[in-house]
Amino acid sequence: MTAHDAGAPLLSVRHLRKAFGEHVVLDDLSLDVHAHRVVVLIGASGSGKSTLLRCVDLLEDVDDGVIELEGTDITDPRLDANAVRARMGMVFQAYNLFPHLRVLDNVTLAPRLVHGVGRRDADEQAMAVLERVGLAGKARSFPDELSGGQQQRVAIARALVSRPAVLLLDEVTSALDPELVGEVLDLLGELKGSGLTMLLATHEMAFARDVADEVVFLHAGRVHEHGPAAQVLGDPQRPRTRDFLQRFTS
Ligand SMILES: Nc1ncnc2c1ncn2[C@@H]1O[C@H](COP(=O)(O)OP(=O)(O)OP(=O)(O)O)[C@@H](O)[C@H]1O
Repeated sequence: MTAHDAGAPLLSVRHLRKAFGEHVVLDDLSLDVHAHRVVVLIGASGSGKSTLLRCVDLLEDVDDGVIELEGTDITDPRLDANAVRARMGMVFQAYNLFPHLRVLDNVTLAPRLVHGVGRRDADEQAMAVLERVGLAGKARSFPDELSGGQQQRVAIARALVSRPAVLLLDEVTSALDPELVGEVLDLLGELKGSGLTMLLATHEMAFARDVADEVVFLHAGRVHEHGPAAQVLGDPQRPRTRDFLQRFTS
């Protein structure tokens, strides 16, 4: 990675285009995320929120445009995708934990296998992040011995263990029973308090209101409106954003 100017965006997506066959899903999409900001993507189902996060995490090839992380164009095929991904943590709706591995081993797997960290150091780092998400006492448990909320907190711990520059979260509360959503949202609030940079997609406007510094409304694969959370959610400037938000409050 090249030296990064502190005032420049941590993550910069410019003129991104992504199509699946004839279907253009992201269309000339540009978006900056600055360090220590929580940027929340909202928009109708199919507007491209997940695809954007997956492109940023290099899980999808992009057709055109640039994605810069800390000043480096990460779409450059000469870069090692694993090294790039280590600078980002991604958490999905389905926690994707390995059921046959204990919590501790789920968290240490990538550091050990991908980044070559020794077992003792990996265990120490994993215990520190499990402590941070309030689950140090569950390190020896298997995923199916935990609640959905706890499993999602393990998935967040796993994403945090490599000390990512930015955390990408895709609908991380959608699969949870309503009574388990709060513990995950509380954790994200704490991570925000610690200054972690996050880009996340959600359908939960109350959550967006609580945690977002900025809200981005995506429509048909483009940024339709982007601004401070209070403004986009409370006083949207564009009719389409207003219509979308009304559907959530009516
Ligand atoms: N692998 C794929 N192959 C073909 N089409 C895809 C693929 N992944 C996504 N799409 C399409 O891209 C569009 C955008 O999907 P995406 O999941 O990014 O939207 P979203 O805003 O995250 O929606 P939701 O809120 O329902 O999760 C949809 O029309 C979807 O069907």
